[in-house]
Amino acid sequence: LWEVSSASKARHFKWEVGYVFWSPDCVESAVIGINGQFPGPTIRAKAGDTIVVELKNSLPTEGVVIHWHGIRQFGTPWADGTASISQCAINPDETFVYRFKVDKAGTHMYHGHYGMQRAGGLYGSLIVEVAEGEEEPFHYDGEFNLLLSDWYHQNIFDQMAGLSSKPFRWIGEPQTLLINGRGQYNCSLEAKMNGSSSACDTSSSSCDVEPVVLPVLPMKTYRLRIASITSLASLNLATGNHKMTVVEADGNYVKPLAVDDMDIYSGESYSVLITTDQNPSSNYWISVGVRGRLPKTQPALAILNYQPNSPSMAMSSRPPTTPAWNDYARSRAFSHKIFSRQGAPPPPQNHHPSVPHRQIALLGTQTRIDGHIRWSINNISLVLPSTPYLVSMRYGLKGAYGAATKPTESLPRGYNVSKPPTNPNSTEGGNVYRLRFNATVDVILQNANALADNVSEIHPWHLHGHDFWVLGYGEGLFGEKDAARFNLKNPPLRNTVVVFPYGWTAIRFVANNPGVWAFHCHIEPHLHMGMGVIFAEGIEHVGKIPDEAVGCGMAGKMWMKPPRVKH
Ligand SMILES: O=C1O[C@H]([C@@H](O)CO)C(O)=C1O
Repeated sequence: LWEVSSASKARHFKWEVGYVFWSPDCVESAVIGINGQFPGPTIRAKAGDTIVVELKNSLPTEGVVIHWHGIRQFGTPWADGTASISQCAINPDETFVYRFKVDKAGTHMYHGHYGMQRAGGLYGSLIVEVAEGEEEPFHYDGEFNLLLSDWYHQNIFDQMAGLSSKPFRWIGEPQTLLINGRGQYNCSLEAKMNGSSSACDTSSSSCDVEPVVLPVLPMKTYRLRIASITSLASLNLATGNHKMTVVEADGNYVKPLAVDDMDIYSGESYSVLITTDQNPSSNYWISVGVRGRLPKTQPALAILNYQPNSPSMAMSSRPPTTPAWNDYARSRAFSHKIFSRQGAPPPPQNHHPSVPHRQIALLGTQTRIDGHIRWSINNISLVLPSTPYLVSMRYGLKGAYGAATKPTESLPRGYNVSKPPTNPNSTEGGNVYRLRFNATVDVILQNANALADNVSEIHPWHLHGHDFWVLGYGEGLFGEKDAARFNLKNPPLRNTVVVFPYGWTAIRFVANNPGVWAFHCHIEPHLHMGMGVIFAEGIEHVGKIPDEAVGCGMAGKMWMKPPRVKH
């Protein structure tokens, strides 16, 4: 399955993860870097290549893993980089070799998947170009990569302590939005560019308020690869006078869609094409603003720099404004307009178009356990076991993950999604759904009111190991009649999808990838508070798990053999 064909090649990387002092937004703190860099180095490969990352953990007291977000890991489920799910965390001073194939072109990312290390800065871009001799189904003259993130001044240990405290201490909104790891805290880049000397506090010597600059030539077409790896924020990117045409979402081609601005949720990636058809004597702003939560964070700005203008010349126009944070109608309209590109195979439809092999409904609610605030799915809040699921299932260690308790998979009849839960108490669990190998699975993600009255939040859900078709969205409680309205003709294939407040989102995938796969809200604090489930399929087809992935929890103890004593 993972033989390297003659045209493709192995790309080797040697990485060391460690704390580095960094000033992502002019405020210095310890950030998790790779080879001394934040964000981590960009990986570029071609479809069919094998990526080999030799990862050394130089964090002094923490384990680490890296998840290759968007890569399906066919045949290599142990390389998915999820602590307690696909592998044991790599201990300090130890090295783990990630070896996996990137089978198709796409704009992806990688990031930590242990504790809240992603929010601590452990992330970067992973870009897969089409295979040698192949062509993208659209033309462009050049490309830029925009990795979007949000940044907190409170370190992740304080954040995690707050989330598990009684009373609960919420992390709040991020201080700064970053583009390619750079942002400006408490600083009006716009005012600074227009010559106001008091616009930014540049007293910190390590401060670099320079914006991200995209140098372009007039009358050319550029591909912007845009990915969001935010901890919390939902984003909107606006290009003002330049129309964008969306052509790729999460590594899959989509029906070209022309827009002035676009929403991007954490875990999503897009490619858009822009044509530099504006007056070439000016430069232009690109704005990135917050959606879905009352923003307390300034928009991030980048500059479209028409050559040969100086990148620092005064701007002749204001930055485009992103839509109002709570204009959900606009967000829905955007999501509803993403379709697969013509010619993409439709989802399997089995006997009857609306009858899948299995339907799993997941009701996400905010709940309490012993007074601690948690997020729960069907009233179970995900707590990961000490033995990785992949290991315990492959070796039949049933006691290791609560195999006896099966989570439910239907919605409580008549559940009132517009009110806080009547039973706000939940329990902890391993939340494993075992799927029949090759089954077609529909998942209904149901949103509801949180603990406080009149609050329901956005949750972007990310599936590991698969792409899925987005069959539809709706408001209120999902009902069987809604399945008749599923889009089975041209639903987009994605790996991350948003669930809107008080609404539902339906997806379909084929359980054809032997392994154990996380499916979770991509908001870092929400996952940390239990908002996820585990899908397991085709375990009998999983090959030999590398020894380095196995030595923890129950497996670690069982593998220990006492030395033979000579008498
Ligand atoms: O998980 C969350 O907790 C807070 C709030 O619901 C309780 O303080 C919030 O905004 C979240 O997204």
